[in-house]
Amino acid sequence: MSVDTHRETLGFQTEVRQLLDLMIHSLYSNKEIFLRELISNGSDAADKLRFEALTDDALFEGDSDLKIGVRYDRKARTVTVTDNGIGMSRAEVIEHIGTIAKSGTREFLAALSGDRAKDARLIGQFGVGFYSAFIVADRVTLVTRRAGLGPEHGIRWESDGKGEYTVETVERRQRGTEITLHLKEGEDEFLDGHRLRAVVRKYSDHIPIPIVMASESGKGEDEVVNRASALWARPKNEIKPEEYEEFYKHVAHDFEPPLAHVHSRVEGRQEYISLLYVPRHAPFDLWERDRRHGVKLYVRRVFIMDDAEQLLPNYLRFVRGVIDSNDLPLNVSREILQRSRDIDAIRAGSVKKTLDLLTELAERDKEKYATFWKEFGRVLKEGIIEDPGNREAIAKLLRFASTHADNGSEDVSLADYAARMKPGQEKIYYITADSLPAARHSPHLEIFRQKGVEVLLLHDRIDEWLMTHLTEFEKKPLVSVAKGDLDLGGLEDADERKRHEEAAVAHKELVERIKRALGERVKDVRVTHRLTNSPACLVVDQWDVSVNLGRLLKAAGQAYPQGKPILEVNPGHPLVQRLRDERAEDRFADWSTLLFDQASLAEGGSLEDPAGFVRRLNALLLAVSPPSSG
Ligand SMILES: Nc1ncnc2c1ncn2[C@@H]1O[C@H](COP(=O)(O)OP(=O)(O)OP(=O)(O)O)[C@@H](O)[C@H]1O
Repeated sequence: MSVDTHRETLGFQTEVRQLLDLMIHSLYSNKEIFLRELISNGSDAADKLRFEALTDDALFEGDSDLKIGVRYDRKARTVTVTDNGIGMSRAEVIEHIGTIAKSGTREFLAALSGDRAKDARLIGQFGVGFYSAFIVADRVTLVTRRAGLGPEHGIRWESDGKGEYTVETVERRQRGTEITLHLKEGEDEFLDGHRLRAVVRKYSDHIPIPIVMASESGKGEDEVVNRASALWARPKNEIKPEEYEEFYKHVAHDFEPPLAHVHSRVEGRQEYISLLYVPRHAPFDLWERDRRHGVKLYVRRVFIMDDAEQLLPNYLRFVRGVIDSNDLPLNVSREILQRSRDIDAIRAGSVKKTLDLLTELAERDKEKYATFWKEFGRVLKEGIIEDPGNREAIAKLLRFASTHADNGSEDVSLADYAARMKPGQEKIYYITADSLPAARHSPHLEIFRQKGVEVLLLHDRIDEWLMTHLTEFEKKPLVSVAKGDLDLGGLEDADERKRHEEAAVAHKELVERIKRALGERVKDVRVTHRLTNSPACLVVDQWDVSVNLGRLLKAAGQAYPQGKPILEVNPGHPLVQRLRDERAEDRFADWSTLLFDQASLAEGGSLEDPAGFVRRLNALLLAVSPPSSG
């Protein structure tokens, strides 16, 4: 096999170029973090080597003492970070260092506003990693060799961060990666051992392998600058909040501190340590299937894998951190994890820890919980469907908008609702619609508003599915105000019920006529109890697919059992009264159709025959308004 030693000049992917530019400007005020990012990568590289060496000891090449080095050269004006981790092949360098293989990159760039502080936050969220070197350097040289490849497979990569980079194959005895930053004019503060040490201790103390620097004594000896032990294995009371925070930034590749964390050591039949964090912001790829950076699995301090899906269910995919098992074998694979009882126990325990953490956050810090809900509420809702065993705990964590404050903010819990229920109210009422305004202004709410009964306003796509799985809360049934026969139970007195019955009898003929006129379009027509202001509304039978869900399924191109709606009419409304008096059958049919169509529109639905609707509406307008003589 011939070795490709040629030197080639390649262009950065457009996105990289844009990102580099923005990053350098917006992160400049926090420039020292370049060191944290490079050390973090070195530590990941060491983890990867240790893991691969589990099955191939030769990869260590006789040197299993994994460490990171930081040094500087005042004359050459360089800072160099080295590691003896996994290293990279030529293809890997080109793939990882020249491109951003992240989904959502374009969306991310589009989200940038030009406002420096805001963009810095976004860029931090996105993760800049290696590229942060260009904040302080105008030239970066990376020399690396992949563990297991011969010394002739060394790679030298160099760039000024402007648009192009070169790669060439070089001889390199030492496995791992060495990154040299040629500092920009004015960045000489980093050519100082004290300054570098302070930065390392501030951000990288938790890195579990030694970070080595030459001692300042001038005698040429090395010293370890960080604590070099796995943070999660230390006793909780000895870990400072800043340490938890920096460790989070490392495992989650996040620039922002987390919202909350839970650290626990489980002993007994299963022994493991978990340190789980809830981020402050949703990552850009939260909705992507192949996202990365979840919870890392360690076995007795040895890194095993990133993002092991088996450790937490999908609806907790926003959680970051580590789980370190004492019981799993070191050679555990994804396949083994799938059928491991040990993992089942760890997973169940970790879910409980996470839900407890969120419950505590919701009780202790409403503002933080609101942040959490805004970022991850939609994901958590999936848990109601995905995890029946924890449904009750998850239900308590849900937040909804409601007619109580009626300001659209999603901050009402089911417990809040239950505490506000009226005397005689047995059910929790909700409405689903495809937008908040549609929910809020739905005619179905009229009677509830009149009686001062709170209704939850659900307008997320997932809410329809959610509610098919969430049928009760603390023994109180959850019912849609747009489904079934409205049974207000104890909210209605005998008088009202009697009036309903009388109305049904009194308007029997009208109802029958409308039913005949609408024919196949409706399942039934009846006199409403829900409307006070609107002439008509559509409802579906208790067990039929709701009008809103039907619309979603149709939009998704799915076939579903099409339950026909029931038209409810309000005989107190002048339009309906006018209709009752109409003797001409064809006009009666037209106006019945109009009533049906507008009820559908009020629901946020679309019409089958919009032109017909307009024609009928115009005819009606002409018929009811006498020609003006002005
Ligand atoms: N010291 C290193 N040794 C081996 N591989 C490295 C090293 N530094 C970077 N890499 C490779 O380059 C990739 C990109 O690194 P970079 O720091 O840009 O992003 P990241 O660490 O993957 O994620 P993020 O951008 O979220 O921090 C890494 O995922 C890794 O594969």
